[in-house]
Amino acid sequence: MTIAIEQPQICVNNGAEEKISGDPKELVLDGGFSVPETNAFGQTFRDYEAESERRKTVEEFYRMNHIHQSYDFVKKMRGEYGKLDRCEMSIWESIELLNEFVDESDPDLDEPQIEHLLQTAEAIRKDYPNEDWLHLTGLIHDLGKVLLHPSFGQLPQWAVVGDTFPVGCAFDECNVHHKFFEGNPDYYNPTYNTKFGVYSQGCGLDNVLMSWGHDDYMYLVAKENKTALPSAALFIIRYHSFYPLHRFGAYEHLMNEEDKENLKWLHVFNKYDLYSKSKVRIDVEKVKPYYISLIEKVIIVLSI
Ligand SMILES: O[C@H]1[C@H](O)[C@@H](O)[C@H](O)[C@@H](O)[C@H]1O
Ligand SMILES: [Fe+2]
Ligand SMILES: [Fe+2]
Repeated sequence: MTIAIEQPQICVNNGAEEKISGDPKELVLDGGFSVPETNAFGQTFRDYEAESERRKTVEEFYRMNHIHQSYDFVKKMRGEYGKLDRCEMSIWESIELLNEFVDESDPDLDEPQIEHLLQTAEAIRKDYPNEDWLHLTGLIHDLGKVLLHPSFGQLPQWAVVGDTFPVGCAFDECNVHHKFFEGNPDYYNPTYNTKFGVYSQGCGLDNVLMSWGHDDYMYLVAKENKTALPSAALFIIRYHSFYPLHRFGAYEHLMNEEDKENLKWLHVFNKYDLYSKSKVRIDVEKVKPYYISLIEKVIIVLSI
């Protein structure tokens, strides 16, 4: 059974109007979730230079990621994984698969990914109790990380996690550890290393190839399975790691009007995705029934 959800309206939060802007710092909510000043390691969030136990692992991750994520690589992976012929699995089963993985690209979290999914969804639920589509989006947004698992090809971390960026045009300076792109074959290729590369002004993100990983994969899974998720949810899933755009406004020239609308919801979502990362564990068994009921509303099984 599936239940259609209409495209949500942006400005409603518990009946109160709310200001949505390009700057996440300006987003003020009066719900229960408060943004912490420092992460679990005592650093500010997303500080890739800070001396912490995560720094070296994260830097090496981005070195590999930036060297290997080329236009040809992405085309090949999208073709292969777009077939979705690997296996069929329920959402909750795939969530449990994430129990064993720690994301090597993340300076703010070294907990298993299942924690992060529930932390995100629960934080959203506090501020947006009525937007159940957004709770579910929080729950599944990183589910594409199952690509790390042997059942899904056991891809290396550099092909699954980390921030994403367009391939086929110049790598913007605001990408984390930009210097490592010098090792990418596209860096020297005149077809791909100009501002627009193979794209054009306002062509729409749907026509842009993004570096391959859990975002685009989960988007393909959700889209091809014809889930009842609204387009804002699909946009969030697909671009939540695209920090150069949603945090810094880079690559804006590739967006069309629909992207600009959806980006507002991504700004809302990002606050919870990023700042809910903590060492405080969620009681999985306690919240499971609620999420199972949500899953049943929108999706039953996924072919992935
Ligand atoms: O390290 C993190 C992690 O991999 C997230 O899942 C991704 O969405 C972020 O963009 C990235 O910075
Ligand atoms: Fe993610
Ligand atoms: Fe996430």
